[in-house]
Amino acid sequence: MQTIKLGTRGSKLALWQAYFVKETLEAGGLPVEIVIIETKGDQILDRSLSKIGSKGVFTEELEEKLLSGEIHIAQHSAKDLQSDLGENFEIIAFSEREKVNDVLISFDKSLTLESGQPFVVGTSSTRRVAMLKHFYPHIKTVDMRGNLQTRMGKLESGVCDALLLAFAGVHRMGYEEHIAQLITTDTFTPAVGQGSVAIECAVNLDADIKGKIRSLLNHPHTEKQLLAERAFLKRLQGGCSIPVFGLAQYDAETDTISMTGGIISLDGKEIIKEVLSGSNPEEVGFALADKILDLGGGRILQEIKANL
Ligand SMILES: NCc1[nH]cc(CCC(=O)O)c1CC(=O)O
Repeated sequence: MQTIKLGTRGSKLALWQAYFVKETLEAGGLPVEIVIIETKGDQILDRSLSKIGSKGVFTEELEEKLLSGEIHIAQHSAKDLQSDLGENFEIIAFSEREKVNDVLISFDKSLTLESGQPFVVGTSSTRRVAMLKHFYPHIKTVDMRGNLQTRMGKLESGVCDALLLAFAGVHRMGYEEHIAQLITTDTFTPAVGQGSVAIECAVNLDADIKGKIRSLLNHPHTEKQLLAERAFLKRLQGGCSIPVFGLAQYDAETDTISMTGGIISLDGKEIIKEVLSGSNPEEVGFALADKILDLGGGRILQEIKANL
């Protein structure tokens, strides 16, 4: 079979994910060549993502090469992939999701958010900053962009006492020994898509290739969750700099999706969070978003967009 050209960003996390995709496809008889592509999000490190413009910061250059045919597929952390792909692109696979939780990373393993002891957390995620303000107001935050290695370096040099990161990335980069606390998803609902790798392609990619890749990489249970979560995000038009959160669970026995999702104001003062279930993932996601918008989420969203 023809060699599949897989586009990826060049960060260590992105490359880990690319090699995971390559190994999975090659085990199924599909040879893969990895093509590293730099994106705006990788180049501009001195401005917050919300200032660069959240849409496609990490994906635009990859999509250009999908269209030109220089690459057949691209891999992304599902949570970094914008919810509206337009008519030229589609997702053909979501890898099996890892533990979705955020974790507290520190060289002081005794740190916990609940202890009441004040300390400084490095994060640039508006969701994490707002959630900390809401649930743990004694915690201070410092803005911190850059890849996981850069952030670990800043933690080591004392810029902050701890980092708040997705378990998935920490696991993939081998930083698990520095996990001080696994944060419960009951309070800290993760970002939409956290923990899964998504495979994107141009809609006109050969159907046989699409089918083969999908059969080797797609995890149907995860896909149900992600379809609900991405529909939710799409209806809220939340880019990655909007503090929207969502987590869908799928019960295969009853074929039911149950999704928790919401939005939090940047200052953490207002949080709107609801739960909804149903059998069609996208309908659940859209309906939950409508409910959040009705309950005041629309106003919070407007305030946030005016602020960024
Ligand atoms: N926003 C950056 C990003 N994109 C994906 C991951 C981790 C891997 C994943 O969630 O799939 C991370 C790091 C983090 O948020 O801690």
